Amino acid sequence: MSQATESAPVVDRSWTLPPLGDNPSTEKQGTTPGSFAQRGAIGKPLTYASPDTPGMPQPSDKTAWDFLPEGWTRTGEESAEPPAGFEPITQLEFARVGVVTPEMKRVALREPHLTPEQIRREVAAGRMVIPANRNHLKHNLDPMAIGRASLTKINANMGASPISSGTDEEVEKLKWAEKWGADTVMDLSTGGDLDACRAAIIENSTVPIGTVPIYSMIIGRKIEDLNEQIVLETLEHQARQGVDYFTIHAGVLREHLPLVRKRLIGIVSRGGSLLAKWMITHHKQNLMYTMWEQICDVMREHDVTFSIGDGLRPGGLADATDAAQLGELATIGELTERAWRKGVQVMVEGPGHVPFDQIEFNMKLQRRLCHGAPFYVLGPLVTDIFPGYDHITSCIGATAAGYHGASMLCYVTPKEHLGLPKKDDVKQGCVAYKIAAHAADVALGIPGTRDRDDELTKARAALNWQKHFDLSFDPELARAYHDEDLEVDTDFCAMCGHDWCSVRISKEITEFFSGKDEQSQPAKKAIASPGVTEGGADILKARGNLSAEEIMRLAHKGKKAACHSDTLKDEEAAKGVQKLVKINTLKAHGIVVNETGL
Ligand SMILES: C[C@H]1O[C@@H](n2cnc3c(N)ncnc32)[C@H](O)[C@@H]1O
Ligand SMILES: Cc1ncc(COP(=O)(O)O)c(N)n1
Ligand code: MET
Ligand code: SF4
Ligand SMILES: [Zn+2]
Repeated sequence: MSQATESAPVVDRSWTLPPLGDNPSTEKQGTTPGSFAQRGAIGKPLTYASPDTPGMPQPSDKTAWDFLPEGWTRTGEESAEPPAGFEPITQLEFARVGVVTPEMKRVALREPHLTPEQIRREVAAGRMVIPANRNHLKHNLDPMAIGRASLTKINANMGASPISSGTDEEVEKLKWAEKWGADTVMDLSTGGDLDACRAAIIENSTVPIGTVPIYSMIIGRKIEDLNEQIVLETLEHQARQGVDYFTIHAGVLREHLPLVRKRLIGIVSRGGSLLAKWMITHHKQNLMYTMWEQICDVMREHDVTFSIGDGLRPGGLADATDAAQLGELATIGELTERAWRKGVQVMVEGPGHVPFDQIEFNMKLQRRLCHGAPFYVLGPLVTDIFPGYDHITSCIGATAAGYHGASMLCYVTPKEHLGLPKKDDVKQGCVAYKIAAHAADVALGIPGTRDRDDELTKARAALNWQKHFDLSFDPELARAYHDEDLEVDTDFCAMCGHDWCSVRISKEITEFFSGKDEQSQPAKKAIASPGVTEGGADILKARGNLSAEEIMRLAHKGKKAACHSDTLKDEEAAKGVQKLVKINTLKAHGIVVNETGL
């Protein structure tokens, strides 16, 4: 044994931290030095970017400034002169002529790490979009921005299908998605009264609304009968209604279709599959591609933003990053340039189903080919074998996507691949994606993004349950789960109990800061839980292991508590309370439900 130890090679156990980015906490709380991402350099292609794994494509050396419309004169790195008499309409055009719009100012208020001028410059460079149809602004749209210099955004998909749902239900889902933090909403209806549903959603939303106009183009007709006139009329109509962004699958070309043949699951995009069928029937190029400039003209008129659709996105791990997907992405790069030349704002849609290790390459290739135009990705799912849990399989991919460069994450709900999401699926999708977006923002070192985490950590360390829940994303759920086992806010929870509560012990150790923040202290005496709300009781009931009486018991309000180890004289007394609490929390509140006390 000792021989082996002596002959073992000397191991260098020292280390050097990699170059550090910004600290995402305003107060620089805690002991970690900062983010490992690149230092934020707003105004440059590498703003809030992950360090590259070897072999990653470098950012493009071009921006929207390199793709000005005909008649414009470039006068500097970030300046240009429009032709005489030019009237800006789109946010991109205002940005190009140096005007900070009211919408840019509003975005700066919502995102304090950015100034209105920085937002203007990002929009002018094409790295940021403000999807704000002028007709939606007349309703209740609250302008927001999508771009890597801003916070990561999430989108919630909804819409009636021919099988299920209607306008009222969809408006309810819209409100629910807004409540749970959706930054934009897509109406993907393919059933019911599409026009009325879209109008109701636009009228009732404060977030930008996106649609895939080809869906309504084929209502009442076969895809084969789609023609240029129908395309233009539909786009014009939806633009007048106030849709803020259109998904148009113009990147799927005839020449890409043979590349799909060997795929395990062909084309999973609805728009993509419909257009593939149109091209094959007519032996023609994709009409969305050939009509691109005309489409741009309609969109510019109302400032509708492009979300260039990924009609060839992979529908399974085995089809990810294949020739069809990458061929389409190259075409999308060309379409981005052409839209910028028309003064139209652009974001780009991305996959789909992608193994975890391929996500960074996918994000960085898009950044290069589309010159930094915001990337809007669906998940991606990092495994295919968990139907029913695809909000989780995709949330993992979405976190990686956000960290490696995506600007907006399109949620996937537990109903993906199985059916139409209902209200609770919308909530589950939103929550999963708020987690992904926030985790990415913290990892990228965006200033201020960790503040709430740090405040919650202090409340948690102080064992201040009410503050802990108030700071949490879903306070009702957190309170219900806590109260399921212990209806008193005391200095431990039912996970470890009094004697094993490491947080309580750390707070006790005088030389530790842990749990000592003044602002985070709970009341000196333990207080009775205010009780779970009706919603909280429903949450517990849905867990399926509680009787009606237990739900009633958990939903009690405002009873007095008598247990808190601070108020106890010695260890024996604390143990007594703990036993009491473990066996029957009701007694701690002085409540008797029945003779057995249960
Ligand atoms: C492109 C994405 O759009 C989603 N999707 C398509 N239609 C609807 C709808 N009516 N409601 C919610 N999501 C929808 C699919 O689940 C896919 O993930
Ligand atoms: C992020 C996202 N959301 C919606 C769609 C449109 O759906 P489809 O491509 O199936 O028509 C898409 N391509 N990408
Ligand atoms: N889940 C699919 C996708 O990944 C969409 C519909 S199911 C084949 O895009
Ligand atoms: S979600 Fe269902 S209906 Fe839609 S493409 Fe997949 S299998 Fe077909
Ligand atoms: Zn899928």
